[in-house]
Amino acid sequence: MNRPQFISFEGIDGAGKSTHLAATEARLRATGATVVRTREPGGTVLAETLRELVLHQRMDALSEALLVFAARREHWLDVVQPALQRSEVVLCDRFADASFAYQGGGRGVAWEQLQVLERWTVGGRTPDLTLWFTLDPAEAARRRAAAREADRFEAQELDFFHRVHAAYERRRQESPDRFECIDAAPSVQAVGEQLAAALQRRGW
Ligand SMILES: Nc1ncnc2c1ncn2[C@@H]1O[C@H](COP(=O)(O)OP(=O)(O)OP(=O)(O)O)[C@@H](O)[C@H]1O
Ligand SMILES: Cc1cn([C@H]2C[C@H](O)[C@@H](COP(=O)(O)O)O2)c(=O)[nH]c1=O
Repeated sequence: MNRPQFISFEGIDGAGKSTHLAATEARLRATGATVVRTREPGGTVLAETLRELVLHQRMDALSEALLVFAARREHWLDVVQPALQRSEVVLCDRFADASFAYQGGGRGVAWEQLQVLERWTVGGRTPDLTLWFTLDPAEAARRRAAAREADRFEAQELDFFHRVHAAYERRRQESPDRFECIDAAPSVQAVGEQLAAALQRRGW
């Protein structure tokens, strides 16, 4: 089996992606792989600057979509594509599925417009494997509230996150083989065990 080389972590805010990224990186490194851990929006100086704007400045939904895809193109050209060409493993905290989920599902930007941006900015390249952490939006909100102050997305009402979840599900249905669904509701340890099993199924 070909091990997935480009792996994304997705889910609504507070589902627990970040909690499990470091352990995943350690698991892959233990096999001898060279791993690049990165995030979106972000991963380059310019993309991190765009992240600050998108997370904290009020703006029109299409402008928001254009900025996250501009950040993605910078990140793709400077970080992700070169690492893949060097045969390294890329662990990415969110990629284009997040734009379909948040700008598409959450904000109502047309799916077809997002598909054009995806083709335009990264040639339609998707991760080889997407680990989708699923959690009830009300529980995710409780976890976030206990952990940190909300940004523009985290301050949205529950219905926004239900739409984001539904758009993730639409992306999953468009490429079912790419997704592994991780039930993020149980304890950190139990979620970690599901994640380890998913990685093992995929050859890691
Ligand atoms: N399985 C779990 N049970 C209870 N709390 C958890 C669990 N997993 C993570 N948490 C806690 O929930 C909070 C959110 O987790 P984390 O930051 O990993 O989520 P995230 O999906 O990366 O969020 P974001 O996408 O907004 O960065 C943290 O305080 C974390 O410690
Ligand atoms: C890639 C991407 C991200 N977002 C949103 C989703 C989150 O609310 C933030 C990023 O915060 P995180 O704590 O690093 O997960 O940005 C988005 O709306 N569109 C995107 O394409």
